[in-house]
Amino acid sequence: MTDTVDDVEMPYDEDSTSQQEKIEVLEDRLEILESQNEEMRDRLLDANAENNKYQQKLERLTHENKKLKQSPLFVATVQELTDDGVVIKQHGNNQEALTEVTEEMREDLTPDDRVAVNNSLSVVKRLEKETDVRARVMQVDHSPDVTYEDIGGLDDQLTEVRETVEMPLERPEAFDDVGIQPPSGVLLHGPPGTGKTMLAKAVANQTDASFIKMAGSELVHKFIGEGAKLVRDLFEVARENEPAVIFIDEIDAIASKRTDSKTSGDAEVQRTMMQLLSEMDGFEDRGEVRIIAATNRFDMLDEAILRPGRFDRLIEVPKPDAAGREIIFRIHTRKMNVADDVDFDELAETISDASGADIKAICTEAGMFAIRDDRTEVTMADFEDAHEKLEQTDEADVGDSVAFA
Ligand SMILES: Nc1ncnc2c1ncn2[C@@H]1O[C@H](COP(=O)(O)OP(=O)(O)OP(=O)(O)O)[C@@H](O)[C@H]1O
Repeated sequence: MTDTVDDVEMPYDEDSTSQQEKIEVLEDRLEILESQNEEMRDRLLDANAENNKYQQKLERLTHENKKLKQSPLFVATVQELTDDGVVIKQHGNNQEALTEVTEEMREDLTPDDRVAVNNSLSVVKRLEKETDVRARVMQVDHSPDVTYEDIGGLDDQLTEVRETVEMPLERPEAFDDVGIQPPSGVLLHGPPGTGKTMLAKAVANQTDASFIKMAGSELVHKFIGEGAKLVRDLFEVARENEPAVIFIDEIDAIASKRTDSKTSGDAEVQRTMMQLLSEMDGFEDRGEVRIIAATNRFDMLDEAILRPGRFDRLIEVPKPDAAGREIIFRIHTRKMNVADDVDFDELAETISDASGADIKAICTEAGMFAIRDDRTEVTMADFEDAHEKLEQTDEADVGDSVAFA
């Protein structure tokens, strides 16, 4: 049986007293270290708890910030910057309110600035000037230079547009005599770059009307009432510029089928669309203003916009067939110095599935090939190379593909 530690007799040592003292000192030190350790651990726990508290606070603020951004915002104008805060006047009810802003925000603001405020009237951000928004959203062209001769392969569409837009502007009495209302709006639908904008511009040119273009996507603002106000402005500008053709591009951005989602953004889009519908409905005495809208997403449109009395002529503008492509090639090479070997018929056959915009791009690129070669004549090979080059660029640009077969 082995002895336990207690049973073992330690040899007598003269220094045992001093060793005992050393042990005691070390034990004291150990005790101090242990208590320090404990203190550190407590502090660490406190720090962790503090950290957690800050983390939670940060999460709450981030959430609130997000909510602030999502909740409906209203438009107001800065009246005055006072020592007590910023005086704003709300649009719509014209009520003034005093609100506090951060130092940073305050430095950014001057009287007459438009700002977005939330439900509790806190300034969330400064907005672009109204005139800037209008200029960005609305383009007024008093004399568009596109003519019917510039449009290829869309004879039927052209006839329909002329009947519905040009006739009521040029011969309103013809409708009065027969006793019918002229069609109110025309909706052009089809793939991108097929000539929808051109059709609208050409008809405005033919009737000496101003061409007022507005992009639906630009109307979709997050601020309550802003899109609707821009729609009102659009019709007002049109009346001021009679005769006028209003062209609303990308109408799907404000007139898509209602979704189930109830976000404030969707509500604002709805309001913008309702304003458009009410402008169109209350447009009986429309005078010399016609409306043409365009979309690449016909399938997305809300039925409300297609109800009779609104856009009651729906005109499909497809990609051109071979004969159309040939005409478009001829249109875009009218001013080009084209070599005798260029065979547009053959080009139109080989470059299938191209839109008018694609054909225009091929013509310009073919011209660039000639310039790079120091030639003044554009050859068949230039057109073929241009087609190949654009096809390759297109394949690389997967997101925005325009496929040539
Ligand atoms: N049918 C066509 N005849 C002649 N040129 C055309 C035709 N279609 C398109 N183009 C050329 O393509 C350019 C773009 O066409 P346009 O802006 O009219 O297309 P869009 O259908 O309105 O396109 P998006 O739907 O993308 O707005 C025109 O400026 C013109 O040079």
